[in-house]
Amino acid sequence: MPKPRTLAEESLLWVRDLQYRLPDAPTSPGRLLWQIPSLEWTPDPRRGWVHLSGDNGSGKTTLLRVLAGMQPASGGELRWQKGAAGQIRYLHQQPYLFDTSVAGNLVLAARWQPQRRSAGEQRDQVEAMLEWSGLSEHARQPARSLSGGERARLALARAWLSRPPVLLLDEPAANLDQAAVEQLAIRLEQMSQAGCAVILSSHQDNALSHGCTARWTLAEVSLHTERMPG
Ligand SMILES: Nc1ncnc2c1ncn2[C@@H]1O[C@H](COP(=O)(O)OP(=O)(O)OP(=O)(O)O)[C@@H](O)[C@H]1O
Repeated sequence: MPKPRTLAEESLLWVRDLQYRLPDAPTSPGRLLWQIPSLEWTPDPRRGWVHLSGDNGSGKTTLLRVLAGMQPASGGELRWQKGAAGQIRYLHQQPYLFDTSVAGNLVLAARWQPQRRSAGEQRDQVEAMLEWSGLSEHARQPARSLSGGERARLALARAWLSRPPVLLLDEPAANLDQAAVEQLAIRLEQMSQAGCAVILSSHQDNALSHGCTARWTLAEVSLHTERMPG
């Protein structure tokens, strides 16, 4: 008899009756920001990302933070596949950079990653991420002196260094010009081809919306999902 398929084999993300209510007076349940009766998501293998959109204030950041486990939902259930649970990385719209050099930020990420790496491997990872992000020339520069676009690249490289299975990006295109958004789309493509499941929020129509394989839209307190053809 075939073994019954377990939840973990079914989907990367599994959600039932998840909802978020805004904090309110202790006696009142608070205004419902969004509710998701049912959602099961497994990205197409090595292809594209989820584009999460919605009007300002619709709750995109809150949803990403709940998915990342950084904020509790008001109710419902949320489960990540066993191999991904505990390894979900969330990247803030204005990521915090450590007050050290560009390379120093990557060195710290290499040192604190979940997997153990030798000193030589960590050095290789830092070199590879400097090159991947196009920041090799800036390696010794203080991270705080980078431009907005360069800061965003460093933050992404720092998150990607440890190859998390899931990456949640909050408005990664904010403050980027069109060329930088197109470069970001290329990097995201590489990440998804390497097996990383990406959900990113954006309220703009740009290279990030064109490269997605699914669109999730928050509207009227609900999440509407649509799979892109192809
Ligand atoms: N702790 C809180 N207390 C009260 N209201 C909150 C709290 N956190 C979030 N909100 C409200 O929840 C709503 C959704 O916020 P959220 O940042 O998730 O939206 P968003 O879709 O990401 O918005 P934007 O596109 O403007 O970044 C906003 O109206 C916000 O003011």
